[in-house]
Amino acid sequence: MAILLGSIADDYTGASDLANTLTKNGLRTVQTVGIPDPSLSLPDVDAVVVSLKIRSVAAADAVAAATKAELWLRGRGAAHVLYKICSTFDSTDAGNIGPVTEALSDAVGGGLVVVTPAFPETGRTVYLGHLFVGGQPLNESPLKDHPLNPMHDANLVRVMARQSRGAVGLVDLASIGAGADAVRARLEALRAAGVTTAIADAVFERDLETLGEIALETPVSTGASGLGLGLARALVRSGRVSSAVTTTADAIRPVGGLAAVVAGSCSRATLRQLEVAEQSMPVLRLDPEKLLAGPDEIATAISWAGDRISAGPVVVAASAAPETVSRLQAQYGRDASGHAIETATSIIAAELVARGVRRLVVAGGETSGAAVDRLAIPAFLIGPEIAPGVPVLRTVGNAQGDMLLALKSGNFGGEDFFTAALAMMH
Ligand SMILES: Nc1ncnc2c1ncn2[C@@H]1O[C@H](COP(=O)(O)OP(=O)(O)OP(=O)(O)O)[C@@H](O)[C@H]1O
Ligand SMILES: O=C(O)[C@@H](O)C(=O)CO
Repeated sequence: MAILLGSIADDYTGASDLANTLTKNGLRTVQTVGIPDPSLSLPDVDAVVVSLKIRSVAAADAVAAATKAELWLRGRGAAHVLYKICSTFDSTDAGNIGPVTEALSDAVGGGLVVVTPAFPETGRTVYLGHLFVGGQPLNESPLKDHPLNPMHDANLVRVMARQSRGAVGLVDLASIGAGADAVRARLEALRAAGVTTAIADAVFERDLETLGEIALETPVSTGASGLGLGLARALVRSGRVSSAVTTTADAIRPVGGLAAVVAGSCSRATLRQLEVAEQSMPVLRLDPEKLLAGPDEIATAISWAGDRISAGPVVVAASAAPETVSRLQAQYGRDASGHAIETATSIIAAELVARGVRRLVVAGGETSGAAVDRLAIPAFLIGPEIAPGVPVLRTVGNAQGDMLLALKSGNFGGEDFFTAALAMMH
């Protein structure tokens, strides 16, 4: 059956966040890891989210991977493709949100693309083009200290213009509040002025419902889960979703096995979640200097986990506070240290799975991408929500047998996220 909505996510946690939102809002959804092999049998769904790991790679590589995924989604019938980016607009002046958005649009003949990272459920709102994270403008939020893409400007029209070839304009909240026709008129005015990317304000879900309806009239949009919600609700309203919402029961059938958490996110939320986990689970804090020096720290971690894991879940974390991260980056380089640590945490995750872990929580988008790639998991079914933006995932077609995973975006989840997640994964 043809799919109604295609999406390309720039990282794996973002993909599961979006897949969760689409499922909650009435679309049967599967999350694939890259473009699936034709031999993989996928369930009959309304939406496919292709997870890529292109948030922090060279723009040309991101464009190449995303356009291939778009072609695959169009081939499965997707009339609209959402490029799922982070709700905190994680990117640099080199990309990749601008270059990928423009390439996806060019592939279908160009045209104005609506872009908004708003996701009110997690406190991300956009007003007059400025992104707020909770009560703070983006550049004053913890994202100013992000290890890979520190965000120093909250004005998304400016941020997007620096990474786009075409002109960038704004659809302001007043137009959106005035309804779909006012937004259409605003977009027409922007088109006439030669604008190719429109940053859209959105503060409430009703704003995203309006934007979802408008975006569906175009072939491509770019946004976070909030725009996903708008698109899903617009599709349901249009009567094109014939199926009843799938039950998630299938996705959470127990898998047994051992349980572990691997963390590489250095976000403030993850650091607090690790502190709280220390009160109820064994937590190993990896030494990042030693991780970069060679394989010994990995071996130490595996042996530490091996001694404890049969008694209950364990946590292995590379995560560190911003000062420590900055020191390491100054010495080894931002990308080199980030990638070396991702490789190390992914090896640890794979070794734990080789030793019987079947329930795995991974914290951090890049960290999750590296771990899921090393485990070579082809796709996920979407289970119940643990916290806004984080569902339980069940592997599809996994060589190691069925596993349950939770891929937590750095900034998501309450203080007790790790215990809450494991309590839902049996
Ligand atoms: N102690 C450390 N020092 C320096 N870098 C680290 C350290 N621990 C982890 N890292 C790196 O920091 C980066 C964290 O990015 P990741 O995407 O995993 O988390 P996040 O940005 O918090 O999550 P998200 O992208 O979901 O918001 C990774 O590249 C990881 O390898
Ligand atoms: O949109 C978000 O904030 C998340 O899904 C994400 O992409 C963080 O990596």
